Amino acid sequence: MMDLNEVKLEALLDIINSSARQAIAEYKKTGHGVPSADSTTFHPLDLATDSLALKKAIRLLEGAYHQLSATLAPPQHTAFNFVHNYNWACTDVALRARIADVLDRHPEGLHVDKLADAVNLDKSKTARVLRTLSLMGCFKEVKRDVFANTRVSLILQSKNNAGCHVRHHSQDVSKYAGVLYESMTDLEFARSHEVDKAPRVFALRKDGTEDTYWEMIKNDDDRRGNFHRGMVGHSEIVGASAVLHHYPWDDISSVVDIGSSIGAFSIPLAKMFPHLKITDQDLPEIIKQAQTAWERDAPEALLDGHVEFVALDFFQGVPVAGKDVYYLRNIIHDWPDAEATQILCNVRKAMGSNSRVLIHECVLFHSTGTDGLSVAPEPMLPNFGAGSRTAYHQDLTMWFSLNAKERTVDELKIIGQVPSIA
Ligand SMILES: C[S@@+](CC[C@H](N)C(=O)[O-])C[C@H]1O[C@@H](n2cnc3c(N)ncnc32)[C@H](O)[C@@H]1O
Repeated sequence: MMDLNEVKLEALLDIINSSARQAIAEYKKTGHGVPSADSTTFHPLDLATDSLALKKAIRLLEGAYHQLSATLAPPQHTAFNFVHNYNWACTDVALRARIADVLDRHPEGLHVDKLADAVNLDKSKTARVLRTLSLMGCFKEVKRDVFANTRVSLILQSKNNAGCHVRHHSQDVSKYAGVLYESMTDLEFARSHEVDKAPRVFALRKDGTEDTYWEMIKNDDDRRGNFHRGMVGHSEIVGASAVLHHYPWDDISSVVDIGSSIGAFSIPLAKMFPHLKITDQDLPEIIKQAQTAWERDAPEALLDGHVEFVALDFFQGVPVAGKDVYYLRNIIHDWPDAEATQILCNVRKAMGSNSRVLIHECVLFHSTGTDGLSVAPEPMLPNFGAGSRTAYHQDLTMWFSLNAKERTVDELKIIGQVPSIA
């Protein structure tokens, strides 16, 4: 006879089993079988990042196996694992030294002596970094001291947009996270929710850097290029293109992408719905970068005049008026409530009687309640526990970088009740 605790463990095992089978079925639907952990090429489904069914299966799988392992492992082990984790630092080395680019030319593997020479790093230190990442399926040691790429390390190639987003975190956000406690106990920063009191500002102040977050990105060519390519990558990471399948785009004729970056949303939108008239709006320097990206990635959309680029500072000005949809993705989460409200006030001034505003953000929900969103099966936490880590860690990224946040549905509703006069 099983006691209640054992029943719960069995239920977690069932969830792991069924969610893994669901993921396997999604891969098999493509007709290309299932991926292999040490494959050196992407599976076709790796490139179709808008598969919600796969994401839902992985959310269950990750939530259930972390809960199972935290239940069965000694708590000392679990707690130490929280911090004894340098995957981010090793990944940062691999990214910045472009190790995956070099290995791409050696599909059978390259001896670490030659690899380290090619990227100008110490041989034994490079081997230790790669061996640590190999534990997680990122790179593989095909024979002693010979390393090759895997489907995970391919993401770290310099041509990969998701890799740019990874690098933004490993290189920059990690520094802000490193001063979290100090920023929470400093007299000036501790209780402030102002943008200029974010942990980022605390971390960079000792270097004499006073640029705002957006100035910092604008003023550094490498960082600007990486950040905006990284936004395309972010869309792949979280499967944000699913919105292309879940809104009646056929029924409208014009869309303004506010804070468009280089078109991470609007380029796929134009390709899938060529009838749409699209306006990209962002800061002037970024709008220039967006034009270049469209010329490269969607020149056909530029030929028929269906796309326009209009610079906008959404605190100072009003978007192009009278369009059907005003779309803001990953914009509201960059700002504390007062600034978020101000942006929406300005959007409201541009809206006609039939215009709609679409706010596309990840949504937090409490571990005790679900705000009407989908609920994980018991005995998982209703919010899927570790299966929701991307959203909760993204919330922290927003805090560390900008003193901003991800929001619950109720918090978004409050922000959406914009007064008509700003
Ligand atoms: C997190 S990115 C989101 C980009 C894009 N919407 C996406 O989801 O990929 C935020 C965008 O807001 C833009 N932005 C920041 N401050 C702005 C301002 N004052 N006026 C207009 N755009 C701004 C940035 O340049 C950046 O492209």
